[in-house]
Amino acid sequence: MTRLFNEPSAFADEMIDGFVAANSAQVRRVSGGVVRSTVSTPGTVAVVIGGGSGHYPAFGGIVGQGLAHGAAMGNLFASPSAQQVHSVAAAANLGGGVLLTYGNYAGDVLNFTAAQDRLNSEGIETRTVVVTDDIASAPLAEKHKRRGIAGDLTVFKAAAAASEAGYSLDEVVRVAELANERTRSFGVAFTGCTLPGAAEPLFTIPEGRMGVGIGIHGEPGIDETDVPTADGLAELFVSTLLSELPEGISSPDGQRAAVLLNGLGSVKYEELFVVYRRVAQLLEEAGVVIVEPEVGELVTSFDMAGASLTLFWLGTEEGSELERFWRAPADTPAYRKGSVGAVEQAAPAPTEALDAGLTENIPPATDDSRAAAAVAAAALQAIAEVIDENVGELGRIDAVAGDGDHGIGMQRGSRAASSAAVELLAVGSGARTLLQRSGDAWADRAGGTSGALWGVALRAIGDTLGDSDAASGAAVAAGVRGATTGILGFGAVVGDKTMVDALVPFADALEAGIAAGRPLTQAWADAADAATTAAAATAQLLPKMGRARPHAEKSLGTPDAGAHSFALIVQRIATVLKEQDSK
Ligand SMILES: Nc1ncnc2c1ncn2[C@@H]1O[C@H](COP(=O)(O)OP(=O)(O)O)[C@@H](O)[C@H]1O
Ligand SMILES: O=C(COP(=O)(O)O)[C@@H](O)CO
Repeated sequence: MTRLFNEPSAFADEMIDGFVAANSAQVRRVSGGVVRSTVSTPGTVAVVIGGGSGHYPAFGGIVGQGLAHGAAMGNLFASPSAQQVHSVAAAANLGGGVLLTYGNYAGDVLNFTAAQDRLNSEGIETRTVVVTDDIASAPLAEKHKRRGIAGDLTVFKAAAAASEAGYSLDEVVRVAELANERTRSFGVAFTGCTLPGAAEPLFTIPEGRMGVGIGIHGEPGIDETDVPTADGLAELFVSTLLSELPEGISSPDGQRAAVLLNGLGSVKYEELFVVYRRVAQLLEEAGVVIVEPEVGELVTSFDMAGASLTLFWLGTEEGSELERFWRAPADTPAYRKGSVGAVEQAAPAPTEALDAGLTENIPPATDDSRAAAAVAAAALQAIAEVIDENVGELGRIDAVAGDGDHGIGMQRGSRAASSAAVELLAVGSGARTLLQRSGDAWADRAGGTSGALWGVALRAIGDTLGDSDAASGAAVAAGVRGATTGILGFGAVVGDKTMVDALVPFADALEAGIAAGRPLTQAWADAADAATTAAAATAQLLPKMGRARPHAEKSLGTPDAGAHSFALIVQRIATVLKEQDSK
């Protein structure tokens, strides 16, 4: 239970304010997250990490000398937006290129990749290494699909130490990839967690039972057993991790390894030490030489009760490159090791100036386009309303096989887009400007997968409508087609159990209706019906994309959350169009 909060939607922001106030010797706030407040070596690689909030010390807590240069800090359990990642990376950049490194979650991949593209296009050479240490989340043959959990720390630490050693971007990437390949984790949980203001836990585990392999957002695990003894848990952890040694390591005997026993939020340190006692015995019996172990909270999940074990295989040679980097000093709010020596406070950089104001530099627009912008603003308001009405249901659907945040993510995004639209309409924006900037506001405030998708969709529709012409049926259908193409660019196809399953039939039906000469309102209403039918039919599909994929079978019988919200939205816009017609 999370008891101390003000307005739940302000929790992440207020948490970051307090965190920075308490740790100004190491971090300072920038748009989108935090960067080091101390001077880093010019010309070196900036290691930029990030993810959803609610996992402290991941991610802001491990920014500082010897560790990350900056962290993009998203909303609770939702990836930061591309805009957040971009502005943190721009502020952290030291001129030697940027490494983006983060846990492998759909929303993070979408948003960090968009930020990487933008940084590269601006001449800031940027590369990515995603962390995939959670061996329960996909089989070894699909290691690239695994999630990142407490093994984040070993990869971030190795990359950052390589940067401190003056390695080039290519070399830092090589080290980070090697560290990821050598890092394996396995976790369990005894209770779910409750986000601030939520009446119910995000997920539950029956009393006395243990979810084996469960993810840090409650993603379904691979088994459920009775809660074992501390020694029993240590045995499960060690035997599971020793059964999957990284490539090139045929036996644990003689291998050196960093060992991390991570508490997920409400397991006491004392309990962890009892478990660790047996973990160390078992590893030593297997011939493993333990190097600078960590027992404590490294990647948490709010008040979730659970733990994970991570092994970071350093090789047989004492003082190997990975071992030196693991042992290198660090000084961050939550993680300190050795001495980083004297550090100098940095002067604040003008990061905030990177973000243009919402209503600044509004391009000229015709009256026709302003009229279209007014309809778009009404539609965005209606979207925010229909999401508000369904926020709980969308979360429930998403929780069946995902992380349960679809409702709150859509709510944050649609509210932000709707209020941006009001402001943009008041300063005379045309349809393109209003939809593009409202779409950016949606993506930026929501973060996560759906934020990125809806940001792209609104931007594409705005691009087609422009700031001059009236919004004809053909132009709207072409805009929806553009949005569809943009979203398909994220890789899902019809049948993958995503929003695409409702979007494609919607776009097809809208185009066909307009081509058949039906007025926009009628064609839209018919297309919305097609989307509703298609969204309901996703209940029979198995997911192939996103967070729901690893435990596909759990979602049979439940529709896809993103397809369902899409259908609700286009139905509500059908009503808005009818109302506009009758004015
Ligand atoms: N590649 C993709 N293309 C289109 N839609 C996707 C894709 N991946 C996931 N989705 C949609 O995103 C929805 C989840 O959105 P959201 O709750 O924001 O996700 P997350 O919690 O992973 O950030 C899914 O229900 C699905 O409809
Ligand atoms: O939840 C997180 C990001 O993943 P999404 O796919 O956006 O939900 C975050 O907590 C881990 O970075």
